[in-house]
Amino acid sequence: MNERIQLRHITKSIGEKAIIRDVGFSVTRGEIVAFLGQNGAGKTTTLKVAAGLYKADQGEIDIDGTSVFIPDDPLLYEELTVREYIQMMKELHRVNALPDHTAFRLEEELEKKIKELSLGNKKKVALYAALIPQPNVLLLDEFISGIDPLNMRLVKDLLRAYAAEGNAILLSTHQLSVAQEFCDSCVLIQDGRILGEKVPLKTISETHSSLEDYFIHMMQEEHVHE
Ligand SMILES: Nc1ncnc2c1ncn2[C@@H]1O[C@H](COP(=O)(O)OP(=O)(O)OP(=O)(O)O)[C@@H](O)[C@H]1O
Repeated sequence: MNERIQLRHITKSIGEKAIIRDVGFSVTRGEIVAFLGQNGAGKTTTLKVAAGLYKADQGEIDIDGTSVFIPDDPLLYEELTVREYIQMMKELHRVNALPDHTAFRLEEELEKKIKELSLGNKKKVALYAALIPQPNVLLLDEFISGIDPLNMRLVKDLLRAYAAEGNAILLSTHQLSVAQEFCDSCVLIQDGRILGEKVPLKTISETHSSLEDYFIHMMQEEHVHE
């Protein structure tokens, strides 16, 4: 099976409110998919359903392997040092070996408390910790924001290498320029519904001057049809 993530006809209400409706798309091995939509469109809710944190009212979720969800504000046990946190996650997941942390350039942060870290370093620690149980799928909510350009390059390289091993990444973001140069394809959500099909970013670059242009075009089209 080539698909790592398959969502079919997912519907989720919270209270009386229908948050996502008939959501369906897939992410294949090796693929990084940007999940795009305006504030409140339903990205986080979809990611939480895919992660099993929310139970869908209807529909099917297939994850080939295991997944880890990183929320936009990852809970990282602020009082622990990075080394202690990593050790805790190692014990929690009962793994013998840890991923190599040199590529994350975390050496100088290991003895710092998590609460002392910059946002970018917190995100790197969250990503490192997410990889400890060796998941096949990463579900990332607004992960690529608040990271400086040097760390962004590093994070992009790490995520690309992770995907190249046959894993899949679904990431929500408002950073369209970053998504454009580093994701493989995109899925748009508007008001809880998927707009169109998953589209390769290569195709978008042939028809639109930027992902931002495509995004705005699609959102305006949707308004016209409302
Ligand atoms: N626990 C909840 N109770 C009630 N409404 C909720 C709850 N969680 C989300 N919503 C509503 O569901 C809708 C979709 O929210 P969601 O967080 O999934 O959107 P999003 O696309 O991730 O937005 P953003 O880009 O702002 O993070 C919003 O209208 C939000 O107010």
